[in-house]
Amino acid sequence: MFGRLREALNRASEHIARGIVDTLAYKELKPEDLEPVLDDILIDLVESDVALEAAESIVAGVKEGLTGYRVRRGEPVEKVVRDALRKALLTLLDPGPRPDLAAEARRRCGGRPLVILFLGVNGTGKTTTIAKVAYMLRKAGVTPVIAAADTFRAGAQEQLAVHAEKLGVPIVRGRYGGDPASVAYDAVKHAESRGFCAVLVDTAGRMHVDSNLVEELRKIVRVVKPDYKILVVDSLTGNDAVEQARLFDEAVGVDGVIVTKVDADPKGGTLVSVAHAIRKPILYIGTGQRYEDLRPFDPQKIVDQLLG
Ligand SMILES: Nc1nc2c(ncn2[C@@H]2O[C@H](COP(=O)(O)OP(=O)(O)OP(=O)(O)O)[C@@H](O)[C@H]2O)c(=O)[nH]1
Repeated sequence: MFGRLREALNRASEHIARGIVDTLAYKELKPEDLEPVLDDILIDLVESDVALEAAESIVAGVKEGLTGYRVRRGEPVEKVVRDALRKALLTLLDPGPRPDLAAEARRRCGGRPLVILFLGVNGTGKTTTIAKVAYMLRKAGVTPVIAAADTFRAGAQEQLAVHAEKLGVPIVRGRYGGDPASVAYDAVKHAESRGFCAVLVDTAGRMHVDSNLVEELRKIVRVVKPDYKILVVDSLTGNDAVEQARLFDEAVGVDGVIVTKVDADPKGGTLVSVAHAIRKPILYIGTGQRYEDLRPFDPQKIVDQLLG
């Protein structure tokens, strides 16, 4: 009996000793340990053009995640916080696998083509981006049909036709003032009957607050049931890009985003703001004016850039 008592006492004293060593070696992070570092991070993010709302929410998430977290005494809190921030940014920017549009289009050859609808306000680089995607698909051996369904802005169809001719891809056009949904429909039928595997549908991009535009987009979606609705935003427009992302997402639902003019934006904060606003993946970034200047989005690279 005394033997068992001694064993129990030994175990208890070991446990206490371990607890003392633990308390001496580790500490739990408190909000006041984190705040000075997080305040600096908030400023860094905002200075990199991350929208204040997004920056505050990311910082609050890191603070919540680290409060009560045990670190070795003497371990620099700044490193712990910056590691957690990196993880939070990567989770935000890399929400899951991104579609391989060329592979998906190829699988559709001979059946219903892959239909991709491009959304975005004028001047964001939508026309150029459609041409870049057409070029990318062509290079991968898939010829798409372009549907010039912006029947509103004078010159929009001609601008796309110039690209289509240079790229050697067919284009289906309508008459100005006509029904964009019918242009999109005709393009899908054309692709189906001639065996093209993808259709890239341009849409009007006049003032996003214009409710006619929203109705028009909804009708196109009803008629051609796109596989992907891709929003094109301009990296240099910061908060406007965020607002556009929300509006288009609410209006018709956005599946993915292409951010243009990233070559002219050394900071890249808009990518974080847009991803945070609508929680949709960024698929590609535009990095110049040539057809080749469309890159798959690399979240790691942007995070490295943001965190210096
Ligand atoms: N540097 C740079 N310029 C780009 C990029 N994408 C587009 N542009 C330029 O941005 C300008 C506007 O592009 P468009 O494709 O005409 O824009 P849009 O959205 O169709 O706008 P509208 O033509 O007004 O409807 C053009 O001068 C493009 O060459 C990019 O990734 N980087």
